Amino acid sequence: MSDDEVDHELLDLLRKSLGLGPPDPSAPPETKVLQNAEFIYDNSIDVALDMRHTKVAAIDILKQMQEREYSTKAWSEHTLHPKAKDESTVNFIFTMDLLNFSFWSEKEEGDRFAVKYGEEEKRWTGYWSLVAALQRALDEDIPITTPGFWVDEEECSEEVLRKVFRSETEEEIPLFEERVRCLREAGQILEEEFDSSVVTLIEDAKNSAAGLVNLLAERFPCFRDEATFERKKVRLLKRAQIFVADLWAAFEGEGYGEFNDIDKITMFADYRVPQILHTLGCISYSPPLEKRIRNYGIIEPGHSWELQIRGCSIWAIELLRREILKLQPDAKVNAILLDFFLYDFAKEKEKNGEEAIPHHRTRSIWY
Ligand SMILES: Nc1nc2c(c(CN[C@H]3C=C[C@H](O)[C@@H]3O)cn2[C@@H]2O[C@H](COP(=O)(O)O)[C@@H](O)[C@H]2O)c(=O)[nH]1
Repeated sequence: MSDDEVDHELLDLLRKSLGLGPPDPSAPPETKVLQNAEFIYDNSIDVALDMRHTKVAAIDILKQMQEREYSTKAWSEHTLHPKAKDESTVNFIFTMDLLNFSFWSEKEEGDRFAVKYGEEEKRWTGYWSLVAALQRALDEDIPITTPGFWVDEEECSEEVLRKVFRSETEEEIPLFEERVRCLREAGQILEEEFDSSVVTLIEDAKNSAAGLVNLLAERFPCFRDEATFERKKVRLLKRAQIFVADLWAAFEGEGYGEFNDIDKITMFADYRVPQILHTLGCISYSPPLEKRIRNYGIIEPGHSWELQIRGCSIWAIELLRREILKLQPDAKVNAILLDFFLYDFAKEKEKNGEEAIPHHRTRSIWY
């Protein structure tokens, strides 16, 4: 009998001795991300949370969110985000969050990958460069948000994809080859299992946010954002979660964005929100880690420092959310809206040149 079978045998015996029945297959799905984030926080020595600053930040953020009447509506108000409440927006969001990773550059601001698009031919960088590139491709009649296109290597050739992601500068989009692989893989899995339809994928989750996150992590390797920390598997699932969150926000909780458990979605463990959490004093780094970050040093994917930053940031947003609800129990605030608010806040501070500490530099397809 294999170890796994022994474990199951023991588990069944334990359940019977405790008078518990077999595991309930109809139990609501869980992603385990928040639980894993708390485990990382409890075992972190290079990243710490500060409750005093978290309580102060909660007061300030709640005030700002109320003044701005911050809600899911803010998502569609971004000039580049799609506005139509239909399948074209579902496909746009899936394509966007399939490729929503690693825009940071080692180059000066003027030399980094940038996309010119929209009125006055504005130059977009970072996350917005991806959104601009997709909008530009659609304007040029390239069906870049259609899954069937991604698997047709004649039509969707490398040359066409280089045109889609062409830059205003010498620097190409980071991880271009990996982005092509993500498109091909996702297109193939959608074709094999979901009739090449993102809507079918969403419908298979039966309005469960956690179910849709788990479906993405189980079926699509390029969404399986997991690692090992202190010999335990931890799930961070940033792009799977932000896909669900973007759907929920874009459709304002209705239609393709209707989920009965949306509050199970956590903060998205990227490289921008940890930076603003540090600026707010909610998280702090050990001297060696802070030195690595301030020296723009690389932190390898899966390194303990990277996982501590990502896991503690998820947990910090959970504590911030709890502090806000203590201040105002009926506040319409969940981890998604807090995260979106802090991302936009971080971008405002960056635009005003107020960047306090650099963001950490890990190059990967996960965020
Ligand atoms: N945690 C979190 N991470 C986010 C976003 C967004 C954009 N979301 C839009 C939708 C609703 C919001 O209102 C935003 O307008 C991008 N990212 C991540 O940041 C990094 C890019 O940074 P930079 O190079 O500076 O653009 C990269 O890892 C990207 O995946 C977010 O919201 N939360």
